[in-house]
Amino acid sequence: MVSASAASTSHPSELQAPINKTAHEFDKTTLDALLARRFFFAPAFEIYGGVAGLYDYGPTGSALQANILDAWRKHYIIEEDMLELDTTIMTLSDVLKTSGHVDKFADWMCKDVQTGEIFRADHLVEAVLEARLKGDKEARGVKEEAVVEEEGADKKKKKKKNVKAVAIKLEDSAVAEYENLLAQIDNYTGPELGEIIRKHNIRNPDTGNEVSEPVEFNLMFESNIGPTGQIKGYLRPETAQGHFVNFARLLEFNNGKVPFASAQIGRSFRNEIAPRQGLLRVREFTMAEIEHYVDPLDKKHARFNEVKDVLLTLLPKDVQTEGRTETTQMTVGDAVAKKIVDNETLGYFLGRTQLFLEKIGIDPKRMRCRQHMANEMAHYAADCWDFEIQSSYGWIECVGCADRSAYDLTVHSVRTKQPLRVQQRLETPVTVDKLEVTFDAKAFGMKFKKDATMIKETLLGLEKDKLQCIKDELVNGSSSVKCSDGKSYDITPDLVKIEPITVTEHVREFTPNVIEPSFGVGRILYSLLEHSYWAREQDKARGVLSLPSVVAPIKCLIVTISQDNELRAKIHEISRLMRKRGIASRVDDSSASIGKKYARNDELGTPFGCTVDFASLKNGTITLRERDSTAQLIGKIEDVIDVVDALVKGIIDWSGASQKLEAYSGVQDVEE
Ligand SMILES: Nc1ncnc2c1ncn2[C@@H]1O[C@H](COP(=O)(O)OP(=O)(O)OP(=O)(O)O)[C@@H](O)[C@H]1O
Repeated sequence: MVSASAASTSHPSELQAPINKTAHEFDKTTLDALLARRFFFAPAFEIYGGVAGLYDYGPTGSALQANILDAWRKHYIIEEDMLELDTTIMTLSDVLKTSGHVDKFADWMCKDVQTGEIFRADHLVEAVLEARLKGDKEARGVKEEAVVEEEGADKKKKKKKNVKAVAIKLEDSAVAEYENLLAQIDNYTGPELGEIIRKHNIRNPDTGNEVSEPVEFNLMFESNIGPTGQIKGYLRPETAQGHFVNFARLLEFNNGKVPFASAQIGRSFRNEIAPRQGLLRVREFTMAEIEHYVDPLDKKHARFNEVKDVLLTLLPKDVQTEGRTETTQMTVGDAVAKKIVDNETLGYFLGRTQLFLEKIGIDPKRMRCRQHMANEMAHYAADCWDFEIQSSYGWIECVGCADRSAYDLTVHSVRTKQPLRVQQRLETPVTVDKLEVTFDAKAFGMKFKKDATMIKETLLGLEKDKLQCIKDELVNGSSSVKCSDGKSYDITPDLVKIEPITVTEHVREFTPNVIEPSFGVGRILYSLLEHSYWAREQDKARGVLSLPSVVAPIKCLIVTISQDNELRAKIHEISRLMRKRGIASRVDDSSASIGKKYARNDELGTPFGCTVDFASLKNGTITLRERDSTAQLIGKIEDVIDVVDALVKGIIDWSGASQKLEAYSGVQDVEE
């Protein structure tokens, strides 16, 4: 046996064995088995048969999520001095009525006309058309081009389980039409999906039965607050409204100035129609949301320079509208300069989000920013980009980044009559040309009755350009006002007058615009697990999760080479020292072989391992192993702990560690 003290002194770089983690090695069945075995997550209420779309996280999944959230808090809240919130999940129905969720937060659903089986209409169309295209390729003997694409398409078939690809050749025009429909699948309304279903004879793939016309299904869970049932509430479908209703306090906290941002991490609930993709589409999930409030006339960002060179993979809307999906690599700076991304602040958050996702271990090659197409984007939004991550389920939105303009604060302000606006004292007063709105109060009240106040306030809250349009239409006899209840009300010149006036202003008042990055934590966590999973050449059945140490549930494994009592005491001593430094470590003093102990921890994604042997007793040394390369270093216990601490904090990397400790290529000393 080579003793630990007789360590090899090969160059550190030689210890970094090349690691081959290409996509074709990915095997979802073994990953799923690993995630279940190591209790990352499992169906909730499993012993009662479970409920679709509800999952519990186990010790490893919880720790991984906590570490992702900790990294998120540091990356955004601490780094950018954001104002953190923790608002209630149970939300007053009035709030969600005003935001538009009660009327509009719905997906299109259709039913098998005979069995009653429910489908999300866009997902059904997507699955059936994809299967037909795949069948066409098979019939033509065309091989899928990219390995990664092949995986994605293949597993997508699994997700929509019964949509089997049947090898049938399609007309060329049908192939082009299907590809075009698929590229815009997020763009269709319910009636449009109904038309596609009829035109292309889309049926329940399991039964071959026809499906009904798509109908809207609201995704919110409704509840009552208090015993009388008079106060209606909903479990929130996003955390954002909790930010907006607290805007006045937040603004005051920030000394009345914009820009600033609020941030919140919390649970959200959506009664998804058909939750079929594991953690990717669930009914209860953790979100992390930022609302950044900015002057509508100045969307520059003070720290834009820090991200202008970050490289993004962009899929702009005009490419998708042409039915294509190819992406372009571009820096944030160029994307904003070329007006592909609407403004600096939105670009800033795209850059910061790219950096965050890379930092926690998402593969940049399997990440893209897809711009929303016109119909997909809310009518008030100025621009919207989704960070999509590719996994075996295909490209999935994991973070939405939207410029929501002044919509949210305006509607809440109109409804509550609270001025959710910023007042900026002007150094020199300015004369401003405005449009003044006056009403024939009696006639207006008679015509609109209980809706009169809402319509009046909507008109008074409109920006000048919108008012000008209404004024121009009134000249021709009538116009209409769209209100927060989603309805349009017709107005005529006898009820409303809009006249130009000139005023001298000492204060500028405006409603801030909101840029919102919204993160779905479960989707990111699952994608990360797929991206970090691989298997060693010599042991395909046992996987490795190459989680970066910043998010790994446990940072360091501590093991002994034998069951000797003195050695066992030593590992507990080392564990105590690590705990003192706040390093999440785990002792494995079982009788399993050292190889097995490491293999178990490879599956947990533990990046480092310390091994104690008899040399530790003689010389006070231990070895340190790196998970991916299995390279080892040796040093005094205190030095190794210092190095582990620095590695975990990201102060040094493995080559930095190799400069502080000696290389070790021996086998541990098992005899005294
Ligand atoms: N049912 C869900 N399960 C898990 N995460 C979700 C779910 N719905 C949304 N999210 C996450 O919340 C983020 C923000 O929500 P947003 O309202 O933008 O999603 P969405 O556009 O409704 O998503 P989708 O179109 O996939 O239903 C998404 O980027 C996603 O990561």
